[in-house]
Amino acid sequence: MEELPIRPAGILMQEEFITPEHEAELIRIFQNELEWPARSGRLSLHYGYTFSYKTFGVDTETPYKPFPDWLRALLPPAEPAPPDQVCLQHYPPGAGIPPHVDTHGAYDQLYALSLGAPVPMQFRGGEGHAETVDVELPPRSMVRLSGDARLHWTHSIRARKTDPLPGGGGGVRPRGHRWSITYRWIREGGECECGNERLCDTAQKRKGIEKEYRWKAATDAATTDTQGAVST
Ligand SMILES: O=C(O)CCC(=O)C(=O)O
Ligand SMILES: [Fe+2]
Repeated sequence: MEELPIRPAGILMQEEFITPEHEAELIRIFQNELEWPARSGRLSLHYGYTFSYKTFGVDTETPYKPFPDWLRALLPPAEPAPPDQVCLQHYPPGAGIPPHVDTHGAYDQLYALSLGAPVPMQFRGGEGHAETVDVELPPRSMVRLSGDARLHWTHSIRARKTDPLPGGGGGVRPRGHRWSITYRWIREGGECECGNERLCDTAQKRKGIEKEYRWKAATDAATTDTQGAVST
């Protein structure tokens, strides 16, 4: 995979990860053979361990779901172990995903395969968290987010029906149906050492514990003082 020569650092891409024929067959399976939730907007199906939107980690109450055959052929080949969690998402035209980082503590490296219509993914970070960079995700491309792009910049897809054409020459492109497959590996130990208190759940947790500890230490001291005062 080639790292894109842009900010944020750490976006690696392999275009044409599969053939257009393979892509068409996958989309046929997605449209005809899978049972999607009956609602509008972005839809998700989970394989392996299920992602919990409550804890933003692994859902321990849902049993492991084996990878179907079509998915087995699409695993990132450079990784020594298969992913622990795979999420297939369908974005109908107009659907997006709000700015976020995938939970640092729960998950290690992150890959995403794009199928169907192209879409710009927006990264935000850098100086004052105000830098935005649109990265075109072409169909059939596999992307790996590592380093800054994985940990210190958020990513999102805007919920809208048209996008400016890449290249900035003016003109717009209507959104089409897009599917993505996101691959995640559980981080050993469940804690991230990046220290980013704005974006890292581990750093936030540690800061919270520290705050709680300071509060507890302060109230303990106050209690001791009171008791001391009462006993004398
Ligand atoms: O659709 C994509 O390519 C990425 C989705 C994503 O960011 C996520 O599921 O965390
Ligand atoms: Fe994400």
